[in-house]
Amino acid sequence: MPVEEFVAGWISGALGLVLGHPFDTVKVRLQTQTTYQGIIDCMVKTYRHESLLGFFKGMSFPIASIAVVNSVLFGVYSNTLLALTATSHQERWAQPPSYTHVFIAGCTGGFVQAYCLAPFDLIKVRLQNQTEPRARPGSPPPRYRGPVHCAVSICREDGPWGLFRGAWALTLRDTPTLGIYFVTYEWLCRQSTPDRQNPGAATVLVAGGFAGIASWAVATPLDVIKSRMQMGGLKHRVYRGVLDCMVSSARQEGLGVFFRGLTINSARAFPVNAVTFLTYEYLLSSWG
Ligand SMILES: C[N+](C)(C)CCCC[C@H](N)C(=O)O
Repeated sequence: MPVEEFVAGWISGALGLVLGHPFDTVKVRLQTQTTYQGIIDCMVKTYRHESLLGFFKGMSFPIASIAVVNSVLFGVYSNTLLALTATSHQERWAQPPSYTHVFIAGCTGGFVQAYCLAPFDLIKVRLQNQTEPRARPGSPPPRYRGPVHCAVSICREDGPWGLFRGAWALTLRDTPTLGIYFVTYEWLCRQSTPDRQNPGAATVLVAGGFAGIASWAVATPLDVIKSRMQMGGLKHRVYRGVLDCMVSSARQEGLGVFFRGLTINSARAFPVNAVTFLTYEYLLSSWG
């Protein structure tokens, strides 16, 4: 099994992540809290209360973990495609796979990575939602002191399975939308590249950026549900399941609730995925 794809996925995921984390914090807060009027309001309040550091809460952990998850995604995707079409990454532009194969491989990658992502994503969301300013004498300490403390507390309170709270919503979010992600990327690259040639850097950046936007646009409704289920038991009520969370969120807040975070998700998705795909393609081509 070729391992370069896993390594390239790891490095490219880490670079994309740092770029996107401030957007991600604003998104999670908008989706799960009602104190903000919009993106700008949330940014201003976060900056005032918590300084620039507020935007980077919960990042140290994803940088290690999400990079691993990205490596699983790209590694499984590429190896599934290899199994389906018998073409390796090097030959892939010369002998392009069918979109059906790309979609199946993307969904497979999405499904497998969702389970690796679930505990890390849960911890990220819980830390991002702690809006207390940095420790000041006399102020109550935040519930979780950091990622490890957060993981240990969740295990203690809910058992080890507690770490998988929201995992089913995450799987539903990621399986089809990562299929869409790779299909969009392939399609855009092929549209702007002469037949059977490798796409140039600018094409990869733009195609990667739009692939990110397309997949996040479709994923946002389930992203809201996922984040809410992950917060269940803290500031939120505990939902009985994905359907219960959908119905009660829509009843209380209207259908617009499913699009919360869409603008910010798209603004984040372009740079993150442009850089992810560019790094990935660059690394693989330079390794031959
Ligand atoms: C499938 N869905 C849109 C949910 C996620 C796509 C993940 C791509 C990239 N790691 C990023 O964070 O943007």
